[in-house]
Amino acid sequence: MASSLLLPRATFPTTKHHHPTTVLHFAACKPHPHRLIRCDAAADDTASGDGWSSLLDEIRGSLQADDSSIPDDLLSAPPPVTVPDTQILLGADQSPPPPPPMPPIRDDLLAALHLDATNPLARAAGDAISRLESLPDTQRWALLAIAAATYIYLTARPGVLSGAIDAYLLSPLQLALDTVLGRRSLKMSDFVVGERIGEGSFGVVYAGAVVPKGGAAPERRVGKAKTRLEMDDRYKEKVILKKIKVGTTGAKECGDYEEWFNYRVARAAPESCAEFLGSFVADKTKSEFVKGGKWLVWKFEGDRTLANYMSDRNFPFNLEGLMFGRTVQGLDSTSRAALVVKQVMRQLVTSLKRIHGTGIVHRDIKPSNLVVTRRGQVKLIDFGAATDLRIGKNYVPDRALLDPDYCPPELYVLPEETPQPPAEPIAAILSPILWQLNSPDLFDMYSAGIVLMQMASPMLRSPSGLKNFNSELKAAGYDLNRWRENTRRRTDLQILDLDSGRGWDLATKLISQRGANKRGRLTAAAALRHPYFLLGGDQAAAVLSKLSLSK
Ligand SMILES: Nc1ncnc2c1ncn2[C@@H]1O[C@H](COP(=O)(O)OP(=O)(O)OP(=O)(O)O)[C@@H](O)[C@H]1O
Repeated sequence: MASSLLLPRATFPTTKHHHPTTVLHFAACKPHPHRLIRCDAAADDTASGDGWSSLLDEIRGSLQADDSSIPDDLLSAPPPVTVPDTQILLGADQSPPPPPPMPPIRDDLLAALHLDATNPLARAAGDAISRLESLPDTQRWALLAIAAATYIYLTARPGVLSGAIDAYLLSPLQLALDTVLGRRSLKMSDFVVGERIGEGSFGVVYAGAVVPKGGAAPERRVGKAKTRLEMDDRYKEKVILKKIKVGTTGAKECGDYEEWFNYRVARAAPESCAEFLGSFVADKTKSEFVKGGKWLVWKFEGDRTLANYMSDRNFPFNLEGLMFGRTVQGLDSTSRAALVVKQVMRQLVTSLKRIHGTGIVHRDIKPSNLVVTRRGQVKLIDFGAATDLRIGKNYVPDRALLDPDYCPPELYVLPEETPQPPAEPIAAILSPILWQLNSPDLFDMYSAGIVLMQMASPMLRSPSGLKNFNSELKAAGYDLNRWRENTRRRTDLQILDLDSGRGWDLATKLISQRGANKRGRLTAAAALRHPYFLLGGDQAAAVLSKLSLSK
């Protein structure tokens, strides 16, 4: 097999012109493993007999080659000086011709890309491009096709590449930054716990506040005398605290998952979720604290969820001011209501698109898990049931964690026969296939469809109205059009029928069976392209309100 060696010009003091290298080709064949078979020398190097002899001496010296590998007659027969880049065949070697010399690195390309040619990375890139350019067309196209296919696979949902960047770069960076800023060293004494605002299967949620720096925790008042924290101006920084139940089976595991998911979404979709401040473990038993019990802490994002707003008779007008800064002028009440509903829906679907894009399925989308901030933002909360299907986090094949009122008919994000996820890196590599085959994100899209129906129709907002709707829907085979034809109740769907029924069309494409091909519903990205959202009256109203507020 032939090989070549580039000897820098500097090793040949007798040659002094502009050719940078002299290329020597060797045959690695017995009995001379370094048999010189060819020398591509620049014309300048061979311009004189003296130069050539010195060159060969240099070569012998540099390589410590066996003299016999260079025929003697060569020394007495300097190459013709008239041929530029003279190629001299040495010996009667029958070895196959050596590979063509490396093409020069594309300095012009590096310059065009404003890359520093002395930078090793830039040179490596230039080197790779030069090698690619030197390949025959078919090989080059094959390589490009493989590279494109690999890129498409790695960036297809849920994003193997971005997941690897998140896991191996962003997550450690977040940890380091949080540690430096002291965010990972929260303590029980940093917080004061206020009224209890909810209880789930594995945690109890309290309103709370951060104890001001330097100030000792003010005495807590309990019972009837307890002041609502939000009325108490000693506490500026309001928080939400979730106490993970101690002694409840699976509670610790769920709490750990919720914490993991909150850090994860804080990196992947910060503007879509309540800001997570961290966790702490109680160091003593005192009032609500139980020694060793874990607490999760969020920034207080707003005192009402979408469920709270929807339970008000004035919905959706009670959100109009928050969403658009004031009452929208020049429209009848149905159109104004429709704008609010569309704006909430747009924010919800946008948030779902963001989390689905990173492999997370929330699995508990419902109005009480959508907190509305004072600036009219709709944020996702409660990631206790979420699953990250890029790496199989919190995914147990046959476990359904769901609220039956919002759960799609398939009950599970993946078919029950899907096996336990393998080790995380392998699961991540396989995840685009899993998403293509099963579209697990459509689980949340069904729930979003139910939220849309509830916002649009007052009849469906009460628990009994929703239950009724769900049983009629089930009887209609989860076909919303069939449900509408057959329902015994007169459901007001005016809001969805506006604009030639675009809202209704969207609802029918969110609430449906998955079908044999496991699709049958719009993804969040496709929903945002639906004509319902393309007429952006709600967006225009929101932008106008921001402009008028900033004046
Ligand atoms: N960051 C937040 N800002 C404001 N309110 C919040 C926040 N997080 C939670 N809440 C309030 O706390 C309630 C319960 O929170 P969450 O849903 O996370 O707890 P949970 O234990 O899972 O309860 P549930 O099972 O009833 O949903 C929410 O409905 C909401 O009213």
